[in-house]
Amino acid sequence: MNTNPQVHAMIVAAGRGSRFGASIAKQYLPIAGQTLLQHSVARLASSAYIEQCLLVIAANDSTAQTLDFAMPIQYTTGGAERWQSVFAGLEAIVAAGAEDSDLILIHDAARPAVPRSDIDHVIEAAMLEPYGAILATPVVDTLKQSQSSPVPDANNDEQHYAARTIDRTDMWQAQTPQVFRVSQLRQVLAYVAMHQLSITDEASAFEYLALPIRLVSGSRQNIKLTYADDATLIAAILDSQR
Ligand SMILES: Nc1ccn([C@@H]2O[C@H](COP(=O)(O)OP(=O)(O)OP(=O)(O)O)[C@@H](O)[C@H]2O)c(=O)n1
Ligand SMILES: C[C@](O)(CO)[C@H](O)COP(=O)(O)O
Repeated sequence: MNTNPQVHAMIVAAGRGSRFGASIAKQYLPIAGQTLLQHSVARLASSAYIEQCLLVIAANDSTAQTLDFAMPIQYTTGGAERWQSVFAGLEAIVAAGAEDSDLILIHDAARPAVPRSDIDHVIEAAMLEPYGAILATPVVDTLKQSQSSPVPDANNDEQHYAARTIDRTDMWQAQTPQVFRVSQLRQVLAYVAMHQLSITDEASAFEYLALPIRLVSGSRQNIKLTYADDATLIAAILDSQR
């Protein structure tokens, strides 16, 4: 196994940010002096393993190429689903000459506060794995599963009720970066496409094929900007990391 492979980095930034709900795409939200995307690129650039980055952007994105980034950037167009954006980025990296045994690192543009040490840890873990490794954090809250049908209240808003508590032992929340071997990721994403599976992270595709992906415990500061009120939290985290 190649334990000293080249690392090819991509950031997926082709989403619509529908849950964020703002007029501006969340990857271009200005926080602590630059956009979320620029922060995320700068974090990857801080790792000695990463010297350039592919940005996967929406077909109608007219913002990314007006920005300055902390390292050389290439671009490709994403897809309707996140995994399709990852697949498009993977094919672009393969077309640029990546070797089968190289590593491909996938990071969400929406996760600008990932510590450099976590980036290095997940890369170093993946170097020792046949398939890959991802950052994740153990679930610390009590997990509730709601009843399948919410009950409308007097204002016809949905009210959710707890149906059961899910045992949180051995439960993790996946983050990014997620790091895989190029050839294996191509194979599992082709499987996802062929079987029209719905996945929200690339590790899920490996799980469908019972291929082990290492969980690397990461910082709880590596949150994903999803809803509007995440912006205040991320701004505070970025400020604390200066
Ligand atoms: N078709 C997609 C969907 C998502 N992403 C990227 O994947 C990351 C994580 O996805 P998410 O937080 O869900 O972003 P959005 O899909 O934009 O948000 P929403 O689901 O609320 O629309 C983001 O950086 C987003 O830009 C992508 O590149 N292509
Ligand atoms: C990849 C990810 O960030 C891991 O938690 C998450 O699955 C992205 O999900 P989203 O619904 O595309 O934000």
